[in-house]
Amino acid sequence: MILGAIGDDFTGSSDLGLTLAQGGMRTVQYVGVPDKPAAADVDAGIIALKTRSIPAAEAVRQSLDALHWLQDQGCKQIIFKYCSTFDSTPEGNIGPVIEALIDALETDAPVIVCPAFPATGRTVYQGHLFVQDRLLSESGMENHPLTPMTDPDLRRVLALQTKRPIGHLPLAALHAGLARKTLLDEAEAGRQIIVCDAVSNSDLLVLGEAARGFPLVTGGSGIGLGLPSVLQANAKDKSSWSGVSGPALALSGSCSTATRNQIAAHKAAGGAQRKVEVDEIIEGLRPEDLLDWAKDNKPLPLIYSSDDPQAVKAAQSRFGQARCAEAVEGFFAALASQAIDRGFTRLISAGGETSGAVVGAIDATALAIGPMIDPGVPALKLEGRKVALALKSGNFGSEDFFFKAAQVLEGR
Ligand SMILES: Nc1ncnc2c1ncn2[C@@H]1O[C@H](COP(=O)(O)OP(=O)(O)OP(=O)(O)O)[C@@H](O)[C@H]1O
Ligand SMILES: O=C(O)[C@@H](O)C(=O)CO
Repeated sequence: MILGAIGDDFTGSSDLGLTLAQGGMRTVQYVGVPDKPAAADVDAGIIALKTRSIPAAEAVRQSLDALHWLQDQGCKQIIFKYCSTFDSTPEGNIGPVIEALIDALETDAPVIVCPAFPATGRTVYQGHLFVQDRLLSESGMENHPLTPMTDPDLRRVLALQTKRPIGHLPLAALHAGLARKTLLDEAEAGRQIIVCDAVSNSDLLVLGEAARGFPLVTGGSGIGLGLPSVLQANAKDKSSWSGVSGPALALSGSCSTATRNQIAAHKAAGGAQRKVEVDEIIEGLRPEDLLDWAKDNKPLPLIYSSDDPQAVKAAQSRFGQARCAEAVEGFFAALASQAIDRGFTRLISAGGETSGAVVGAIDATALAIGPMIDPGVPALKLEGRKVALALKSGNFGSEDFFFKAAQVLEGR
């Protein structure tokens, strides 16, 4: 394994996996830190953790465990993958994990910080993060329930999360061919952690080249664009991924606007749907009854709890936010595990937390990365089993995502 990555959530890890696989690397996503060595033909391994919103000390502990396993596999470079909207709080976890990785790697090389993902509208300019034409702090992310992002200046955001000085690579320097020199100068001046501007894929390719030989790079999946060709001359996808036929089931606990539009489009296209309410789940709704409903070759059955912000708030004020999340995620986990037992072979899951619960319930240890469904969302396959998965971040995917995903998982 040449390249190792540590992802702070499951859907985000598959997002990076897609970028690396498209860069020609045979890429595997591991569910947590594996308890055995990687297969010999793996070029890039991504350890998917669920550390985005847990206490910083625990996120650091798990990330270091992942680092040590990746080092044991011989990785020359480590990526720390976080969200392209830099989801974090003043306590972390991006800053503390970066610091801990730097210390463990015993490196004084520059460390790139770049969440840019231009294909989904995330760009960094003058140290500020944009989502399409809005600053991060006016993009809707300022209202995120767990990690509200109220400051678009990533240098200030990071300065709250670490005591170390933060550097900056301006776009003008990158465009003037001075990316590597600026990174080295910043590190030399004591600003080792460097927020890098990037507004296009070609900027990200320049950053990948500039990071040649640096042990640690950090960012969204975009930062993975330029690394495969640097690490692996003549990188060429050697993956033998193939689709899986058989019954498909879609599950959605994501309440994002993008997902709710996709649910409406699925219905308009004739998809079979069943909405589940938080109170019926809490009152003991049985997953097996829903799977009985889903089993008869309906056009892509979709079971969803997704709702608009008012309804979510109403459920949360009735039962509490944690209880709602626990009940809904537990329900989707049970659906996923029973669906596999009943012979469903294609599972589509919308939402980061929901997908974490789904993957955790189906005894998955390693996922092979297949073709792209939409930017940031690959088809996945459970290693050694005839089960294909799509894990969609809340904000990703085109309107026809659900039917499209079912087709790609089938190999069409
Ligand atoms: N109707 C509902 N009422 C209250 N909470 C809900 C409801 N439906 C889902 N939830 C909870 O809301 C959370 C949605 O988070 P999830 O990460 O799955 O989606 P997302 O936030 O859209 O995705 P991402 O994190 O990828 O952006 C989960 O904890 C889920 O259990
Ligand atoms: O970077 C992104 O936006 C995604 O991969 C993600 O991490 C969403 O949770």
